[in-house]
Amino acid sequence: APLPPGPPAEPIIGHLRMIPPNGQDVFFYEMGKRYGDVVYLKALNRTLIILNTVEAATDLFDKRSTNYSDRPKIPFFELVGLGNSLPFLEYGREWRAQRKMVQNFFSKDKTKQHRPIQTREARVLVQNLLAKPEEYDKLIMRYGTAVIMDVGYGHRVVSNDDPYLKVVGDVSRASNGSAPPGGTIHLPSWFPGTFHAEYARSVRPVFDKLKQYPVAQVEEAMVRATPMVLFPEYQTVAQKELDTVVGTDRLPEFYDRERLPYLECLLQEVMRYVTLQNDCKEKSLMSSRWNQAAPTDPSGAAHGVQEDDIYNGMLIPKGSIVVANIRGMTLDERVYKDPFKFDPTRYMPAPEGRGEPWPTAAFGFGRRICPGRFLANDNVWIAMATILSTFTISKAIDTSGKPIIPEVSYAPVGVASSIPVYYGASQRLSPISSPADDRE
Ligand code: HEM
Repeated sequence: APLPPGPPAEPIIGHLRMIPPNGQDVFFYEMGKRYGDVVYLKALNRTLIILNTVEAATDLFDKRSTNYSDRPKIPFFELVGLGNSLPFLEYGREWRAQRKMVQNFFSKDKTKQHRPIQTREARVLVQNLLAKPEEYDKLIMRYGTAVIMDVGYGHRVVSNDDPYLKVVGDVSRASNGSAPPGGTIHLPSWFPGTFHAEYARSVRPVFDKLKQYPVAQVEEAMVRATPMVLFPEYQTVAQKELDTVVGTDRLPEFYDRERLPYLECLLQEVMRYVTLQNDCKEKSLMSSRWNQAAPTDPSGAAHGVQEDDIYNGMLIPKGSIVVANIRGMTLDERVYKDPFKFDPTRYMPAPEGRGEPWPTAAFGFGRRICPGRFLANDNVWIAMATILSTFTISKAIDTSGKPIIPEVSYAPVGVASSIPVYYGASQRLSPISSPADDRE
């Protein structure tokens, strides 16, 4: 069978020089637009298959999961000592054993046990926001870390100087620049693009420390906070709904969730859409839009394929790195009308909306789908509900009286994961009622 379509390649190195070290999600998105739902790329001896639709990812990662659940080796994570942790393990016995433990602990039902912790921390968050609104990015990071530390270790974060917060912050910063697809190929350190090997060695101590305090993706809540800042007009509808359903004399609880459909749509739209100014070096490959929309983890985590496979008449060679291009899926015009528009009502049934599907691709596919998705979803929900019940968010104003538009960018960490980085994120919070008196 023929290989899937792709751009013309150079001899030997293939598409290596085309794949930008930064902003790969944008590059994959553009390739999908040009060459179709399944795209073939080659970097030296490694094959990269990009899946641009939910259908293709479901067909391969879900329906043929026995063959598509491996992970390519990523030298950066090997070098920092994380090669044997669940997200990076090859498909096999060790992965199965670890996955079973994590999946059981974070099942949909068991995750509900953690709701009191999430509710308490969401209230600590709004209390702290009231005192120091300018530190909102740090405080939201504290929120995410505090939940995971308490759920995982029973460690309670009670101050902004907590050493666990420092470890998580150090790891986020150290992860910047970690894993372009070239990073899945072993190359000598003098080879262009392998700067990350030296870098990985230098940041290894930070990751060693993390192993004492295992932490999962605590940054997402930060990303999700940003569209609220960027599109403050949508909060009014959610606040009205909260006032009607919850009232104004108490804070939201998880049992209110079913009766807050607009808030649910707002959360889903935040999952689908993060506006960022992507610092992709290959400007020519980007669309001309200054503001790019991207889901929280725009190129997901790469899967590895263990045997040759034929999909829709195309050969997917054994050993390929297969990427679910989540960015492409959440911006697919065939699924989402005006995909660059932030519009929570798109998910509402007619006549209010168009009944578009929730962006479930954001958590990945198949046997490697994110096991933390129920906890993460609850975390974001209770924080959003509590913040919107207590504050009105607006853009901060600069010295000349103009609103400051926050800029968000993803660190160039490639196909393995994407960690958001904030440059001068700005917002203003105005309390709308007296928050409950349970500050830690
Ligand atoms: C909104 C927040 C989150 C998002 C968007 C997210 C997204 C993802 C994605 C896209 C993957 C890769 C799936 C694939 O290979 O197809 C993944 C894997 C993973 N996630 Fe999450 N995640 C989130 C929160 C969490 C949380 C809170 C935890 C822990 C409690 C967690 C633990 C993991 C683990 C352990 C893996 C690797 C699973 C494996 O390789 O078998 N994630 N996540």
